[in-house]
Amino acid sequence: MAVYTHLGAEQLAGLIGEFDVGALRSAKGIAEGVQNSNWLIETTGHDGAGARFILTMYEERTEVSELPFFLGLMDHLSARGCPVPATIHDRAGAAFRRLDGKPVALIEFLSGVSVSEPTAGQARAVGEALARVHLAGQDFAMRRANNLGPEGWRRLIDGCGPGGLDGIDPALGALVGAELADLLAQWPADLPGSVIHADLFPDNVLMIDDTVCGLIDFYFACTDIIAYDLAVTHAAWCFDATGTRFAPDLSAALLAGYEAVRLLSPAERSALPLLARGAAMRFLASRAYDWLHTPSDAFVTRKDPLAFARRLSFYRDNPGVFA
Ligand SMILES: Nc1ncnc2c1ncn2[C@@H]1O[C@H](COP(=O)(O)OP(=O)(O)OP(=O)(O)O)[C@@H](O)[C@H]1O
Ligand SMILES: N[C@@H](CCO)C(=O)O
Repeated sequence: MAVYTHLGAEQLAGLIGEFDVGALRSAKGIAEGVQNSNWLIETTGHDGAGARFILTMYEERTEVSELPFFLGLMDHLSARGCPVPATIHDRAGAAFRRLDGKPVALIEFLSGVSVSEPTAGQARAVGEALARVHLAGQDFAMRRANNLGPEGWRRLIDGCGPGGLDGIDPALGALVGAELADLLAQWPADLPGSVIHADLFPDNVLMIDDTVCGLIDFYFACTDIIAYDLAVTHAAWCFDATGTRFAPDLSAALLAGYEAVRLLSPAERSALPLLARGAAMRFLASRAYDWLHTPSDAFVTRKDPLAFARRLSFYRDNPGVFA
């Protein structure tokens, strides 16, 4: 359940009154998501016919100083025809306001559901949508460093403490030690970069059948290697949830969909096996850190780091999957 903050009806009505979206009709807390508090808001709309929005309250893990990047990027991509929700600006033109001392944004509601067992058709559509984001993001003027790049993985792994990884699984420390050293030594510096989503898991894509209706949760977006974003999406979409079973049909469909919109250069393609190992390390590192630092009786369910350790081993042992 991800509504960390209680907002009273009067407070919500007052907030909605700051936007030109009609009067508040209802507000329902949304259970999904772990980072921020989200509500589905219904208003009367301009013409009384009703309108829906997402209200997000940014909790501690989101830096307020980074909101102009995230929200500006959503508006930029939406304006260029990507299926990304635009932010609703208040009457004074601001993309976010403060309520109870925390930043809040009103965001366009997009239809669709997150799939848990994607089909090849859906993987292809996601590949196409990701490539469109990469093309549309080329002229986004703001920059944000990726704080979860190779140095960030090392920081998270160091934060797991001596013996921490082996406490999760006896073979984890050795796998991470060898792979991290290799990735840090070989990480490419000369591949094309742009703004990337960096977390395009199925739960961040809203779909109806094979159509992508919404790409959401841009709160890890940053300026980084474009093909790394494809590698992240590959790691997120082309395995079962436990990371045990690789789905070659989804992999082929995702890559074909991507290249139907944006062709990979030979250098990008040949870097994909390494970038995919990096992508697996990124989620292994954040999950292992959270695994060890989240009390077992906490409000949120911890995500399994081993699901990405298996992906990491798979990519290490099967570089040919991107051939
Ligand atoms: N623009 C939108 N249109 C429709 N539904 C949305 C939209 N944004 C978010 N949602 C719904 O709200 C849920 C939570 O949003 P989100 O995943 O962004 O939460 P979070 O806590 O910010 O992130 P995280 O997934 O990292 O925990 C989503 O699963 C989705 O169902
Ligand atoms: N999508 C990530 C959480 C955000 O970093 C994961 O599944 O581990």
